[in-house]
Amino acid sequence: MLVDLRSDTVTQPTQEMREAMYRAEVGDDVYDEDPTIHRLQELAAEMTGKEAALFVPTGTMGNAIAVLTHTGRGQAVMVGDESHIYHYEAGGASTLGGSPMYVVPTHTSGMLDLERVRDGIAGLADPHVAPTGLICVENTHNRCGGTVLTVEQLASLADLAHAHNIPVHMDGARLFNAAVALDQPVHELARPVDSLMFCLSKGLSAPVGSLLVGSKDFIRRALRTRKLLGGGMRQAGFLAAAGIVALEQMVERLADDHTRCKRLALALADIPEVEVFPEKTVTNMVIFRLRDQQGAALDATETQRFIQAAREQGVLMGQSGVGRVRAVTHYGIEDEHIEAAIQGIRQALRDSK
Ligand SMILES: Cc1ncc(COP(=O)(O)O)c(CN[C@H](C(=O)O)[C@H](C)O)c1O
Repeated sequence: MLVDLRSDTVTQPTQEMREAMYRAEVGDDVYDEDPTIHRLQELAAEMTGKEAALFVPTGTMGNAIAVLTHTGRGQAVMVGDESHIYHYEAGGASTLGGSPMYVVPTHTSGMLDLERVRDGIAGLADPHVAPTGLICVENTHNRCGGTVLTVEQLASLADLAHAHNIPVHMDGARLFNAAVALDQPVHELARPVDSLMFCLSKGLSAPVGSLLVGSKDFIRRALRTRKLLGGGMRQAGFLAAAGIVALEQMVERLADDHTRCKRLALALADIPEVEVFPEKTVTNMVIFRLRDQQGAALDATETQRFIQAAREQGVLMGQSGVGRVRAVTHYGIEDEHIEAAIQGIRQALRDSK
């Protein structure tokens, strides 16, 4: 039995998605003639309570388009020191748009340190600094272990940014996980921010795609940025059809992923060599460290040796930061997979001593 806990990006499309893709009515989306793309974008705007939406091939491109559309060359984009935009998007914001990243500390909750945000908001007055053009926040937070930011936390950040006429973009790759964990509609979480990217291709299990949402004017400008990046697609309705099924059928079941992940986190907490905080597992991720018999934390190489030993037991996981093992539950991981993973992890710890 193979238990793939590397990421929720590995999800396979459902049979309903495959059938919807087969039947999809398509057109050339560069000519704005794909009716299924239109339906998906309208559904995304409606669910998030924003004026408009734009289908993009990846979450990374959605974030890059947001940065390039919100900021001009030389304007800083403020990001968290543990954010995906900072760690895992090849520096696109800076490389493509000439926007230096201004990095602020991230609390273990995933929330940006507001005092440091306040300090970092540089106006035009001081020639030493790049004026802040955008502030980015992440919800759920990947490297913090799938933690959830509340509407109140998002509003406190947005109030601060808006007091200085700075827009806020939310990397909401797993925003639906946050909404389900909070038992709140996504549009409540989206309200405080100016633009938002969410992924269809993660826990929602569509094969490809993300949506960027925001004001009509922002999305009009974002469409040109997407074209600039080569993201203008032709009969993309085949992909949008799966995305519609994802939004209509795959949101509520995210709670199952959360329940299974909590089960895994609690089982890990029973293993002496594992350092984990199961109370922090509120969505579909658990991040844990390993300690040797003297209590010392394993380094990246020793941790990778454990990950390889787990792979040999049929349990796939990855490192998220040095010496931090990440396990992600998703559609396709059932109860029996969790039990198999727990046994495989225990055996891998014995094997990798
Ligand atoms: C918060 C966040 N924002 C954006 C993205 C990018 O989405 P894609 O470009 O992979 O569609 C990811 C993907 N995250 C992937 C994963 O978690 O396995 C890897 C790390 O890139 C993400 O976690």
